[in-house]
Amino acid sequence: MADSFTEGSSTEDGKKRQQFGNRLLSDPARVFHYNAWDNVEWSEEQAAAAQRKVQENSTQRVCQEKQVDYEINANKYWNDFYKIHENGFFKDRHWLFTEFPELAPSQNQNPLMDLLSENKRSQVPGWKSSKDGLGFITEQPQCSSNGLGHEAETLSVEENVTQKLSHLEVRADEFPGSSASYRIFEVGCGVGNTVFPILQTNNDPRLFVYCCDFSSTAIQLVQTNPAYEPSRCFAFVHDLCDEDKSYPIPRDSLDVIVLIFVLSAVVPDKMQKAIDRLSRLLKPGGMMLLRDYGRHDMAQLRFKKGQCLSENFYVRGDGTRVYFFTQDELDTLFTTAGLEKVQNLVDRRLQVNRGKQLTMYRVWIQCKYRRPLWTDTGS
Ligand SMILES: C[S@@+](CC[C@H](N)C(=O)[O-])C[C@H]1O[C@@H](n2cnc3c(N)ncnc32)[C@H](O)[C@@H]1O
Repeated sequence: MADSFTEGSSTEDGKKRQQFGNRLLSDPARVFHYNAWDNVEWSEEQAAAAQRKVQENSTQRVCQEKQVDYEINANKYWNDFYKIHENGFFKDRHWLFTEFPELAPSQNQNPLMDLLSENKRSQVPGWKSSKDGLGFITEQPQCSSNGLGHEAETLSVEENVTQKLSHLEVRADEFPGSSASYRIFEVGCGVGNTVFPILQTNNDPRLFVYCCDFSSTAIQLVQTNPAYEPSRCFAFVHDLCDEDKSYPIPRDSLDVIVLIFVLSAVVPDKMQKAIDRLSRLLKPGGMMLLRDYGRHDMAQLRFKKGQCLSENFYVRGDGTRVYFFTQDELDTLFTTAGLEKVQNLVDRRLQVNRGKQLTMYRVWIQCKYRRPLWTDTGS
């Protein structure tokens, strides 16, 4: 896995980095002048060669018994990984704030709040003012059979009581970070290479950051990190595929969910439900951010025969697994979960090891999908 996470390094000259996509290789003779080139065009031969490589390394599948072991013990393989590498493997990601300004300070505004300040409250189904200033109650917007715009005051007593009870149940009111007004949740946070830069960069007192991982070793490393502040952050062990265990965060309460190289570690047939569950935690207008492996990334082409679990899904030598996505697959996962596309781009990068005069073709996908401000429920 040693090559997988070099994309997070800061600029070699320490200058503020630009967004991805700005350094273009127009003269191949200059390839070794920089460490990386953006938006690299693949020739037809290169794409065909990649396709052949994948066909080759996928012909022989891992036996069923081992597949079951990798699934059942997935968190243990990651625990072993973190016991060996501790904090030393993944690099901090200075690109985070240029690619995902939603994580930076001054973002602490829900688009819903803007909308509401524009006197459009009546257009937002389910809107009620709430004491913590979130603006949106944590239960699902309620629509009457008459369609949108049915005011809460006109509900029957019984409906009102039911609403209030479910409200209490879902909110469980004193959840960690309940008094914050901007909430970010990183899923599969590892040892905190995203969480700590957020906490250090974004000093907004109204910010609260949640993070989880199913590796207890990783979470322990987060919690014992000197930069971990329980008043601003809550790290917990959680398997995003576990359907029986709920998140310690109410529905409709998060501004941002971050998935960085984690969805690819999940067995493909469990991805949709995991994204469905997460999307329900977003506030209307809240955003899901993802950066992950793209189809035919160098890491995929390097797998040897016998490491393939299923199409485009592989197991590394250390028992951790990885999937390589297309843009369409991710679009389907997010839109099926009721989110709308804001960004879905492929980042084809040529990384260069100038010392060894090596070139490496990386393919990453970056997505931003938003929970709609309101859902057209039909009538
Ligand atoms: C490639 S690492 C990325 C770590 C972190 N996001 C980062 O960017 O440094 C993948 C992480 O996902 C976690 N992970 C994999 N499957 C998971 C699951 N089902 N539930 C929660 N975490 C999971 C692993 O333990 C590991 O920490």
